[in-house]
Amino acid sequence: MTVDNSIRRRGLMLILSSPSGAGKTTLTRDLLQLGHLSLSISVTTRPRRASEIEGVHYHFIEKDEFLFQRDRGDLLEWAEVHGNLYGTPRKPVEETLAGGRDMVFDVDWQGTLQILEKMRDDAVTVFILPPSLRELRTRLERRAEDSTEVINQRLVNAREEIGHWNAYDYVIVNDDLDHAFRALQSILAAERLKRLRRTGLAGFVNDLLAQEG
Ligand SMILES: Nc1ncnc2c1ncn2[C@@H]1O[C@H](COP(=O)(O)OP(=O)(O)OP(=O)(O)O)[C@@H](O)[C@H]1O
Ligand SMILES: Nc1nc2c(ncn2[C@@H]2O[C@H](COP(=O)(O)O)[C@@H](O)[C@H]2O)c(=O)[nH]1
Repeated sequence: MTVDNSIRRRGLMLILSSPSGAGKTTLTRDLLQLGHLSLSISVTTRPRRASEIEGVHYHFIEKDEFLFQRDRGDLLEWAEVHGNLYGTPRKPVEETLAGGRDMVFDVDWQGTLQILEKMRDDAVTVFILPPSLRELRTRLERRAEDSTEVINQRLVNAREEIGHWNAYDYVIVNDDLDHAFRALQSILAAERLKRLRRTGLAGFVNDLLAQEG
């Protein structure tokens, strides 16, 4: 580890939003493979897709349980999206950030706004755009995880989600996946170096100034 990387800092929240099918999950999976990020695993009332694993992609819960957790204050944010309820469990977020680890979130614009209200300084928000709406449809159809009805509903909802692009710190057009992934890595690298979240910097500078030249 370099000296720069060894300086203590608070973890950051990397928040990704996009219309359904623009590539958040794919980019998140690639980021997680780098090994130095945790995933915030949401709770949802949406039925599990064939490719999804309980506790890995989501915690799939009943509506009663979701409302119970929400009313007990267990969720940092929550929203209804495409007719289902989704929420971010609060405790893992607090523990991860306090431990100096970064966390990636796949949440919609409503969730992003709630997180920004509560934890602005910890959040780095990134909106992922598709290169075109035609390509968005192609990706949802090629993914073949949702019914035609669900895909059509998501394409209708895409316009509203895209309408919130300008609430985000960064915007990436995910045309070429490698290019989008490199852009995301650059954002992460720069945000990790931000002075305000590097809690060990003052001590490092004090030690530096105490040294003989
Ligand atoms: N740059 C790209 N070029 C071509 N296909 C892509 C690209 N990025 C992602 N895909 C593909 O598009 C499909 C949708 O991507 P993904 O599931 O990551 O979207 P998402 O934004 O997470 O959608 P949702 O909000 O519905 O979960 C996947 O099959 C994925 O492999
Ligand atoms: N506000 C929140 N939005 C969430 C959360 N987890 C996922 N999402 C968003 O829901 C849609 C649909 O996701 P899908 O997995 O059903 O395709 C997408 O926009 C996600 O970003 C959450 O915890 N809070």
